[in-house]
Amino acid sequence: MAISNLKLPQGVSAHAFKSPVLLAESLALGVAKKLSDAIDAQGTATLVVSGGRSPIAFFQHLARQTLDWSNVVISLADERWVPVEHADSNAGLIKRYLLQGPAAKAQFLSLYSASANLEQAAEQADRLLSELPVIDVLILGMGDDGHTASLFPNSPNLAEALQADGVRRCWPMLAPTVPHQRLTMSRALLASAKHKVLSISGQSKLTTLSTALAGDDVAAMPVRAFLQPTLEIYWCP
Ligand SMILES: O=C1O[C@H](COP(=O)(O)O)[C@@H](O)[C@H](O)[C@H]1O
Repeated sequence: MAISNLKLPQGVSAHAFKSPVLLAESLALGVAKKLSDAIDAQGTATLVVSGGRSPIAFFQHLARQTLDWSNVVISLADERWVPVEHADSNAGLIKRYLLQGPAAKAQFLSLYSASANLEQAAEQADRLLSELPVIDVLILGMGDDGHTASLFPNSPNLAEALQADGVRRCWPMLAPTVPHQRLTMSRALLASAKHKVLSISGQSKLTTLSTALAGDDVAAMPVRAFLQPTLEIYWCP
């Protein structure tokens, strides 16, 4: 299957690259330009990124871009409810690969807190996210089950987290296969981003995307909520 064979909704565009490095370079350049434009226009820029394994090269390339990093706010679309020192922490991933060199001057808003339980951690993150400026750039990933951020099919709270006009910014979620409780930005907050990118790699993700495009049950494949104008899809094998 090739991404050019997928029938994308009007207003959704796709960029295909021959390798993860080429994708990471191009995405980093594009994101840096949008952040720079936002700083020129409004003084600050806000970037929300995803975790997982695939964004590491993108973070490394983005950290090397010349930017007024002290005026950039960075947060996460989702987080595993583990301390930053844990190997599965998305905040830890960002600290190791993105907040390096000049990019360390960016302000990072972490979703994690050592609260008594996941629900209280989500409430705390929800309060913190009230300080998040309008999101200029959002980078989403996607799992093979069609989850994006930590909006997992069959998770408790999914229906509320997927409300298009919901006011709550952060929800507690459960991943079916990965042994960590999650915190996720809500669909409404994620969808409010000015520029949205879905960055995926591998043939299996293309198959998942193709399945998502063929149906409209958002709860079954939450990524469907974002397959709308003006999403840009970045893909490499
Ligand atoms: O668990 C997660 O998985 C998805 C996909 O990760 P990838 O490494 O396969 O690209 C990610 O978008 C999400 O933020 C993360 O928490």
